[in-house]
Amino acid sequence: MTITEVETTITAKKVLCCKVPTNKGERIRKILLDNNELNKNYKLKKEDNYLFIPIISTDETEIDKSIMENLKKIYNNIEFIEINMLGNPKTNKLNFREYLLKNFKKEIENGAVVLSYDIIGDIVIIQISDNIDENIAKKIGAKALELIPSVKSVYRRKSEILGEFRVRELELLAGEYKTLTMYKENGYRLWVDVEKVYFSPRLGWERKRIMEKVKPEDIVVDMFCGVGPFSIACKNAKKIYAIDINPDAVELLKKNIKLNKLQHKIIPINNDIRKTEVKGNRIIMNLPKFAHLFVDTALKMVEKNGIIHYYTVGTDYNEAINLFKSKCNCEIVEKRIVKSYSPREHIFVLDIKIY
Ligand SMILES: C[S@@+](CC[C@H](N)C(=O)[O-])C[C@H]1O[C@@H](n2cnc3c(N)ncnc32)[C@H](O)[C@@H]1O
Repeated sequence: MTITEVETTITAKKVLCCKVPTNKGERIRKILLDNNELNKNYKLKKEDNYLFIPIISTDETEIDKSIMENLKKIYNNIEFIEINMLGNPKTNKLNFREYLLKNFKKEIENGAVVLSYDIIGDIVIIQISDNIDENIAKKIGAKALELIPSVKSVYRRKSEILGEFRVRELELLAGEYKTLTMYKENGYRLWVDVEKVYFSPRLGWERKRIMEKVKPEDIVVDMFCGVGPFSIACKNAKKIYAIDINPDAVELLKKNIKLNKLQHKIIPINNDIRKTEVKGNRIIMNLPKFAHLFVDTALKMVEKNGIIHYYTVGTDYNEAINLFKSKCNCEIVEKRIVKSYSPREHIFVLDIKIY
């Protein structure tokens, strides 16, 4: 495999855009931005009452199913159209995704190189399989460092998410070896250590959804809180119990509570949730792979008429629905795909009212 040198300046070019009504534009743009789908090399175009928002995918089918579902929730008749666009002079250069598409088409097709990546503060985590030659992997890392704005370190995923703490092994490909970074989403900030704790920027939209549901009288139990993104998103509640078994996560959670000035509301607890006695009317169960093992614990914690936000992995909603129906009197009040998990599986959330 060889890396061909690619042109770094682009002039007028056909670019795939989402065509949406102007009044939906900002919400659609935010979803695209959060999911690394917004093509920042081009300016948004306005025509009549429509906005054309440039995206990075070159074909509608490349867009992740969960992103598409979220876009369609904002505007169901979304259209994808290629139009001629002039590059934005400030950022008129090839983006990392375009670089991958030009140089690694075959590897992308066979899954050895993945187009999507995570940006957490000034850290980027990309997905390249072990089968890719080490020197090529390092070159890709160096390109990510060059082409993704404000990045200091580029890692690649070295393992699945592992163990009780749900942490993945990483390998530094380019930039400096540092794992602590600050991440911003939905108006709050979080310290994250990508080597010691679980964190996914792809849940930002989901946290916004929960944020909008929280009521001032709510008592929240965030059963698997990590560094606290869901707990902090629930900042309008009366009280939030934030529990995690990973001591490093709880140390960062404490810093994040202070950073967001929420000491009067969030109670950090470093413990196994099964040994923790708290109660609330809104329970967050963000441990998708193993949440089914903690349903009895959640049912002990939830108050009558309370809501459980249940995250799970699978191919459809049925397993989760049957599990809850077999254990309690309940109603599914909302359900949606949160993100893809594997080629066939998704992470789902079900909002379940417990009577
Ligand atoms: C998928 S992560 C979610 C973290 C956080 N909610 C977020 O969105 O970033 C699951 C978390 O559950 C914690 N955990 C696993 N088993 C636990 C248990 N028995 N009691 C409390 N926390 C647990 C892990 O340490 C991990 O931080």
